[in-house]
Amino acid sequence: MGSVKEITIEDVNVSSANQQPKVVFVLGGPGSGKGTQCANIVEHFGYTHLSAGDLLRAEIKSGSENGTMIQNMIKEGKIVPSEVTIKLLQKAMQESGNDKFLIDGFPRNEENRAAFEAVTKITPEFVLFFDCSEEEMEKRLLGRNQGREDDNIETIRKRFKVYLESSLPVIEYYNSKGKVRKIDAAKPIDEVFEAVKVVFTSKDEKVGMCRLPRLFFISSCFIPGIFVLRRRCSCTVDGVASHLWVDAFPFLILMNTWN
Ligand SMILES: Nc1ncnc2c1ncn2[C@@H]1O[C@H](COP(=O)(O)OP(=O)(O)O)[C@@H](O)[C@H]1O
Ligand SMILES: O=c1ccn([C@@H]2O[C@H](COP(=O)(O)OP(=O)(O)O)[C@@H](O)[C@H]2O)c(=O)[nH]1
Repeated sequence: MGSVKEITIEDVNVSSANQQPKVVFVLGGPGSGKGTQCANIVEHFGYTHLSAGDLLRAEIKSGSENGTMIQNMIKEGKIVPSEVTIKLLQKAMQESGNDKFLIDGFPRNEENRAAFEAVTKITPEFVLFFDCSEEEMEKRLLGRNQGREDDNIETIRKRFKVYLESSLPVIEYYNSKGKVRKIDAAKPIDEVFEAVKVVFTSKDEKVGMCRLPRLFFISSCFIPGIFVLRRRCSCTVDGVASHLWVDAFPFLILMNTWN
């Protein structure tokens, strides 16, 4: 544990000096499809995917001093102490060279959430929540076939209990802050991704041209048109411009609200 240096937000590689890394928490029950959809999001939207579970499993494999403790907790479906998981996440963020992260499967309880926000000073842009029934999740976990020690019916039941008691309150917390984007994860993979895409391209989440500059940009496209019209109609600039503005104004407003 002591081998990983305490990293603050200043250490995380960001594209611009004063810019906070953009973090999206990807939450949902075990087997709801978080990892599957994160792979799709990475491909389309340029995020770095950080699976807390994968980082913990890699830590076990690396033979670190925490390995045995982590392995025992995962086998029991318990939540690894925040300090361990947060250090692994911070290290991965620092090493990624990116400034947009999907943090998958974390925070898993209130303590995880509060500790992450306190240490990193990062609050998520939003929480992508995969909503799925236990019945469907159980079926998927039993068919996952990745050789995971915790994908057996006994541990799965324990993970569901921890999810209901400890992880759902985190989702409720962010919901009360208007940050949850809920996805029906029971549908086929492609359909789930269609819904995910809507979230990532919606005007609230998209990093794009903001409204005012966009209005000026669109408006400026009309200036050459005024001169062409003036030549054709051989009337005054003022006359043509006022006609054009009256006719085009509703269109400009529409363009400005369109994403
Ligand atoms: N929408 C879906 N429909 C059917 N199977 C799915 C769907 N999403 C994921 N799966 C499968 O279910 C299993 C668990 O998915 P995974 O992405 O690993 O879940 P999580 O990361 O939430 O534990 C995997 O075998 C995956 O291929
Ligand atoms: O922030 C985390 C993420 C995962 N885990 C442990 O890792 C296991 C597997 O988590 P993962 O997200 O890989 O899989 P899921 O349960 O969502 O399918 C969990 O049951 C926990 O024991 C943890 O303690 N903290």
